[in-house]
Amino acid sequence: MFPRALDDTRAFDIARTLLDGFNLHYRLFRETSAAAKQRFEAGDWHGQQKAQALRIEFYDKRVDEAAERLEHEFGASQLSKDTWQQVKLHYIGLLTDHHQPELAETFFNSVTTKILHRSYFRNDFIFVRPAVSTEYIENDEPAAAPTYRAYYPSRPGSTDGLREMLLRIVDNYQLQREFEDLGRDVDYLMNALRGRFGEIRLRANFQIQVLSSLFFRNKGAYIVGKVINGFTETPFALPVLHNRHHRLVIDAALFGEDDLLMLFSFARAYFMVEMEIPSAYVQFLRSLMPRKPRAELYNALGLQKHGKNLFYRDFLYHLRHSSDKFRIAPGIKGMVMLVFDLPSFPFVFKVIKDFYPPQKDTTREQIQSKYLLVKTHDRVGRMADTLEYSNVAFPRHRFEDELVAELKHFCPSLIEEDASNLVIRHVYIERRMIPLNIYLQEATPEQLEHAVIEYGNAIKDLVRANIFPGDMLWKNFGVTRHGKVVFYDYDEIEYLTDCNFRKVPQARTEEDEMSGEVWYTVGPRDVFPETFGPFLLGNPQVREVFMKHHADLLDAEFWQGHKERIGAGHVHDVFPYEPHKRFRLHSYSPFGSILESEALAMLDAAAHSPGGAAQAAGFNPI
Ligand SMILES: Nc1ncnc2c1ncn2[C@@H]1O[C@H](COP(=O)(O)OP(=O)(O)OP(=O)(O)O)[C@@H](O)[C@H]1O
Repeated sequence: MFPRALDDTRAFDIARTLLDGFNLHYRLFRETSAAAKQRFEAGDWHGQQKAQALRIEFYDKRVDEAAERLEHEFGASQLSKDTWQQVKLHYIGLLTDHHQPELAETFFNSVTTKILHRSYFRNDFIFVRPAVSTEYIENDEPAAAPTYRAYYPSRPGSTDGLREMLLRIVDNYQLQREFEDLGRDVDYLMNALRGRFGEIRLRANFQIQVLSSLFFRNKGAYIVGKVINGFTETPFALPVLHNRHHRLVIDAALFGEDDLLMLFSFARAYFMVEMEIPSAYVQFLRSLMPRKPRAELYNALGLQKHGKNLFYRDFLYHLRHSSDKFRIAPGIKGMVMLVFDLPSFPFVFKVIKDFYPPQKDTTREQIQSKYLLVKTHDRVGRMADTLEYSNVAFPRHRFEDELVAELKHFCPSLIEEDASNLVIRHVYIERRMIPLNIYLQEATPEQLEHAVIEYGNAIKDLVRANIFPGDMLWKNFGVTRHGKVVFYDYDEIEYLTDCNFRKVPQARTEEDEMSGEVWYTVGPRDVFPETFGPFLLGNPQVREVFMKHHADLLDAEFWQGHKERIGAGHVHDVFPYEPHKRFRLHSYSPFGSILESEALAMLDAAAHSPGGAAQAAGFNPI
């Protein structure tokens, strides 16, 4: 029932306290996102990665603080339904001119669901749907930065001044570090634009729009925007990196939705972006990637709790508009995770089992800590992000009986059934992919070759990011819509720097050699890469491709070498785009997918050879 009068004097103070809690959260979130610019300028890569990981924890801390304060000052858990309804109405009132109302609503939900019993979740006390619109929010203060800026050429419809315009776009970000040669990079960019658009006629509305804040992640800063000409809008992103001498360079021009989807992938770390009005950023980004759900854009901007909230709303909406049943996920069943999906919905649900076979020497806490590690670590495009939920109520009639029987058998401590629902106390949700073992069975020879190469590249990217996947069997990797191979089984991952990579020692006796048993001593962190082969390479076609491209993965020295590099403080380069897109490396470049520093070293070497670097490495001939 809607209260007729707001007559509880505590309700306003409670609403104000809740909003103060959110405002503090967003101020801290913004400060650390804004400081990403200084960290980038200073080349403080360890600082950037640490800040990215720490920022993820901010939200829960502020929620805990707000819940404690409400309990302490207002005895919140004992308040009547009527008071909570009034709190919500006051809160809505307070949000009318707020710049992040959707996030503040999510914060309200997080705090109240912490205080109240689950039976309250579905009623009028929380924001099941948004109450305050995020359309057309503007900051009218004179000094406020707009969400995006539009740049026009000096004469409408003419390319005159395009170069100057591009220089101005980059310059306006006021990066406090010199470019190696911005004029040259803008020439690369002009060339890329010509390659993309050819000799097209510029229409009267030709313009370039760019989001006012840069997007920071790891060692990169990205300019994100779109080119508008007539009825066509082309999204683009420009990665800005440090060269070896810590001068800035524009590394590539990424055009089109697919390139941007790679950049904003669920398998990468969240960006740091200074935003006053995040909903306006999301709206702009949606115009670049219309197929990407709003939830994932909020995630990519580091606002993952709101992303999680939106995802759940999308999920409930999908349930209401579908009729298929949850089933056990296709593929080989997990030993520690029970995995299920809904065929019409592109995600999987993973529940930790209550017991595991003896070879899995682990605990629920350890498994959860591995999933958390992945959430906060740089996922380098090779580990799927997971959303973690507690107490999710699923409609029982939508479950296949076989799945319910498995859930009750393997996860009894996490399952609760009421009249119509199956409540799962803890579940991870992640993007569904095609398990690589299934993909390989059905692949053409070309697809098989591509997938095996990608598999090796995925492991090598993980290695550079200090991750040892533990269990490297094909079934633990999936293939995405874009043909990328991504790892999703986290219960055995370790930091590479915590492992000890060894060669199998020489056999001392013939009996040792002939025995099928491990006769040498093995420490808990010892890994013997040469023993991976028999598990992975039973199929002759797979073996051939693997040995041609990735034989080094079977060599302890490869792993140990990377471990030492990381131990010495090296932060790897990760490019969320194909190497041939890089201005300095053409598609026919001999370098392939290698580290920037290695590539630059090779360029240096080539510069001293006849013909020079530009020719040898295929510099863009502008
Ligand atoms: N994101 C996903 N997309 C599609 N299928 C998946 C996904 N995650 C898991 N699966 C399916 O569920 C199975 C078990 O998942 P997972 O490997 O995470 O469980 P596990 O218990 O950790 O496995 P293991 O026994 O290897 O430790 C996979 O082999 C795969 O078939």
